[in-house]
Amino acid sequence: MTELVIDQVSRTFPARAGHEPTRALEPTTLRVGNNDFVTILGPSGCGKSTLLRIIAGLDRPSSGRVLLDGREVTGPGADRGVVFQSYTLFPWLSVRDNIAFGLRERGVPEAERGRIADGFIARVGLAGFEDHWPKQLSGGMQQRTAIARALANDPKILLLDEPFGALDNQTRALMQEMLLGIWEREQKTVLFVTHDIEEAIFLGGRVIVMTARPGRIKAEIAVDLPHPRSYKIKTTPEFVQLKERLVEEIRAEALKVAADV
Ligand SMILES: Nc1ncnc2c1ncn2[C@@H]1O[C@H](COP(=O)(O)OP(=O)(O)OP(=O)(O)O)[C@@H](O)[C@H]1O
Repeated sequence: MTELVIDQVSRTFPARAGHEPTRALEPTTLRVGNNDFVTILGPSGCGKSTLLRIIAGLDRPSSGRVLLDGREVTGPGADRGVVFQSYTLFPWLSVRDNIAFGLRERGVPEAERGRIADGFIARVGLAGFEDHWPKQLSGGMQQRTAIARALANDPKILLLDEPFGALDNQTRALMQEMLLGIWEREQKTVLFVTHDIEEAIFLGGRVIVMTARPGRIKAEIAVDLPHPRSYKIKTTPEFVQLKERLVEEIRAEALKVAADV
């Protein structure tokens, strides 16, 4: 049973010469329960990545703390699988070896590593590409590999920071379906950051809306759409209604950002 508790976490970046300190995140409290799929939606610069980096242990909060299963997060760890927007595969390793990397670090024997990696290669739809190098892959295939690499370590929670942000719309839609399909079949605890409203609704069981910088949680909206969800759900009245509500919430924040610059 996984439980992530974000307890009054804030972050202020120190001032650089001639500049004020940057308050990126107001004290933020959020609980992600076992097998939840929570999406965080907010305008550009509202501190979404900052929050995710703190949960990943790549940055430290200025106040508050993050607890994963009751233990305070103080640095990176294999219990959290992280996927970023930018492609982060090891260029000198094949698809299979990228996916098996964490298993090798943990001393899993070679035959078992290969078996586990091949299972995830099939799940993310990369069969036939296991011996390719990252540079031979499209952006979508690189992100499939990155997701498989994160899942192969069997983390307690998957942390995704705009993982499909650099992809074209068609590829992005296919990737959403792939990820949701894995979650529906296997259940995982997922925290997914995006600024795409449709993506937040389609994937999430709950959408957390953040304000413009300094970010804080403005609204929490339950997505009571049934599973399994197909892309066709995006045109149903229920989906469109949720989308309209979120468009209003986000528009108000985007206007604040525009007024600031
Ligand atoms: N290391 C840093 N030093 C100083 N300021 C930073 C640092 N990292 C982020 N910031 C600032 O903190 C604010 C929040 O940034 P963050 O990347 O968390 O936002 P975001 O919501 O993820 O934005 P986007 O959707 O554009 O990626 C921004 O104003 C950013 O410039």
